[in-house]
Amino acid sequence: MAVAVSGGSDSTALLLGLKDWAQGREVSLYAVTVDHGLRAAAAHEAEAVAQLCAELALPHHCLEWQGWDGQGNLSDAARRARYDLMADWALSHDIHDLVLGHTQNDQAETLVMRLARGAGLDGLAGMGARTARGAMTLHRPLLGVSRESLRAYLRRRDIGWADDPSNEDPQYARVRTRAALSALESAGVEVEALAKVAGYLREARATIGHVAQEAAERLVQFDAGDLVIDAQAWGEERRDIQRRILQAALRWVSGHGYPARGAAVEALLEALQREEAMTLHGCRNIPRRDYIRITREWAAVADLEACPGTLWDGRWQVSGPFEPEDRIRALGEASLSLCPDRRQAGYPAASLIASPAVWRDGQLIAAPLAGLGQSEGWSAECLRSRRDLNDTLLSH
Ligand SMILES: Nc1ncnc2c1ncn2[C@@H]1O[C@H](COP(=O)(O)OP(=O)(O)OP(=O)(O)O)[C@@H](O)[C@H]1O
Repeated sequence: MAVAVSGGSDSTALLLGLKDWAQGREVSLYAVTVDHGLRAAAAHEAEAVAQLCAELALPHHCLEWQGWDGQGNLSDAARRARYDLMADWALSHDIHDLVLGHTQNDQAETLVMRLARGAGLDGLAGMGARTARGAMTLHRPLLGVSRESLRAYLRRRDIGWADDPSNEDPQYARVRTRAALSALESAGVEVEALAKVAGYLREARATIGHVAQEAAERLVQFDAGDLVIDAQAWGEERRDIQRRILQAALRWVSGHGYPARGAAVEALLEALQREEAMTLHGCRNIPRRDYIRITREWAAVADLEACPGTLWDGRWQVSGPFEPEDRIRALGEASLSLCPDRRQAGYPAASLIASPAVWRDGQLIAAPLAGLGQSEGWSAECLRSRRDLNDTLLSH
């Protein structure tokens, strides 16, 4: 397993604690630090972590991020890059567990910041002690431990840590939230209690996830890359369960790593109730009296192109007598009429135009879902499964 160490107090204490824990166990522990190259001191901090790891006889790797393009929110971009870099590095070393030093204070701050944004249950449920992230599992064993007690532990062991000046910079909402929480202590609002609330909400979130997953098991069918929901049974579910199934279905079809949220999802719920089609999250939602069909939106895949042997739209595996220069693209409306057997296939036109087709020298060669090229051995398989839908409903 790998431990993510920034050199701050929380992750330094985590490093020492894990080193003790790993002793006598059959665990190979690696430490990893990301140098974002954003502050002059960052390289020294990474160097100090390397030094501490050498003293502890632990292997340490420093990863450098040079990807900042000056666009958007720097903290968000740095966080995403950090997780991606660490996950890529870990997986390339066949490491599937990454341990992070988030504390009780981080959990409480997250809860309050999300309250301020008017978040729902999913947001307020905060961070989990164990969460899946692709092929990695993220562990946060310190969520029940306060930052102050970790610092006391380091002082007792006479180990120093780096203080990131951005932790004092009031331009960051987290820094202002931390200050507000410390002011609230006099009113009896304790970090420990807030973190506990996040834990309870997390349990409630998990329970609702299970209920939604059981409902999806009954209501959702899989049809050539589309999801088909039993409209009547879905209509009898509570709105929260309806919403969760829809959100998960949209993610399943589109492959987006995040759910559709807020007013857009409410608008979709309303539209489906009125049996009106609507496009959202890269999907076309088509309500009929008996079912709701969720298919890929043609406009969202119109520009996607894949080479033979690679996945198209992140989920379609097309097989057949490929030539190397062949390209896989969406069938598109204009080419639908080139598939004489399209009606026999039994899929709606909206699904077919967003389905994979094979082009050679600008000519349509195959469109397996629309019945073109099947007799020559062309086929297309959607690699996403019910398990992926279940994981989305259960995970957080
Ligand atoms: N530069 C870094 N290198 C390695 N690990 C890091 C680095 N920065 C943060 N971490 C890891 O992430 C943990 C949480 O730190 P921090 O709160 O700054 O992270 P974050 O990833 O921005 O998360 P969030 O904002 O969701 O709290 C740290 O305890 C450490 O384990």
